[in-house]
Amino acid sequence: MEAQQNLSRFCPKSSSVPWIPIVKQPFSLQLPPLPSSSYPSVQSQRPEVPSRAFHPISIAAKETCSGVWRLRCSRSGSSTAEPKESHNVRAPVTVTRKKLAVFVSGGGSNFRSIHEASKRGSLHGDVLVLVTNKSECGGAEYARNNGIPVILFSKAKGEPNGLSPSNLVDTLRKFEVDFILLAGYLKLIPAELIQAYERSILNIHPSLLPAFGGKGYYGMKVHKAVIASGARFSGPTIHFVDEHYDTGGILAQRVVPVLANDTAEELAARVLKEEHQLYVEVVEALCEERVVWREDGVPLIRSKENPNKFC
Ligand SMILES: Nc1nc2c(c(=O)[nH]1)N[C@@H](CN(C=O)c1ccc(C(=O)N[C@@H](CCC(=O)O)C(=O)O)cc1)CN2
Ligand SMILES: NCC(=O)N[C@@H]1O[C@H](COP(=O)([O-])[O-])[C@@H](O)[C@H]1O
Repeated sequence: MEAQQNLSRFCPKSSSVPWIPIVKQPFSLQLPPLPSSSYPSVQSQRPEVPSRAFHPISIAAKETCSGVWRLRCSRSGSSTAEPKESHNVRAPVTVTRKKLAVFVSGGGSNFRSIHEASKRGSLHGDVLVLVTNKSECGGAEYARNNGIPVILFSKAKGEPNGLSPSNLVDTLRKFEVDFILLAGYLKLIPAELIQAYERSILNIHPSLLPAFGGKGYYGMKVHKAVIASGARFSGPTIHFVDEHYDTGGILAQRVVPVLANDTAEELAARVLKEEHQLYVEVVEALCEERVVWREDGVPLIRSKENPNKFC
């Protein structure tokens, strides 16, 4: 019964429990136990998330809960839960809704994709603040038009009013930011911010790292280098951020073909289309606490369909 009550907080339309709107509500699910070699997951900075929760946690329970619960969540958000077996059910683990900061320097199409996923409910997180070194860039304009606070960071010639690194850390803490997402941000993130947000800063890069990465490799420069090299494949990489450009742990990649007559613009458009999908999927996993770290330090994403498998 307790399991059903907890589950109903996620799927509110089951007959015997009060209806609770799904949006912006913490929820919990029952899932089968992990094998003993389970990896600790990336935890939010916020205390209410059980530290080093060892249960696989997943939101969209459609096929996820095989072996314990099977949920059918209709488009309207209503769903019915059919308890399968009650044995071997672990205590529920509540996944808190995550608070996100996005850093941009340009148009912000990846930022828009993430914000739209949050608004439509597929992303269990909210973009609370946009950080940029260019106050008039497209990403900052989108943020202002959508009521998202814009913070100027990185003192540049044309932007003397930017925050210092320590002031930025203080500001992000005041927003209770859990994760930082770089999306076309073109300045080096200082060690102070990386230490304050350990294993909590992601970046998307438009090539298959470690190839075509590092200082000087950004925007169209990347695609021009890929084409000039004769590489037959390219694609986006999402990685954790460390003190150097593009050397942090690789979390996800997608592959696209490089065609013999591709222009840099055509390749850029093909890669960007994959970026938009990949970044949303990765941030969904991050917010659902499905990112785990292998013993050798490689980050992995636990499958939504089968918590014992990795993407
Ligand atoms: N500490 C880190 N900071 C940043 C990382 C990172 O991995 N670690 N990723 C970059 C994003 N990026 C590639 O994904 C990247 C961005 C910019 C550059 C670069 O060479 N920038 C130029 C300045 C460009 C400008 O101001 O217009 C430079 O530093 O000379 C390389 C890679 C974000 N930050
Ligand atoms: N090395 C960093 C880098 O080149 N990042 C790239 O900047 C573009 C930003 O587009 P967006 O502003 O439309 O999201 C994206 O293609 C991203 O991979």
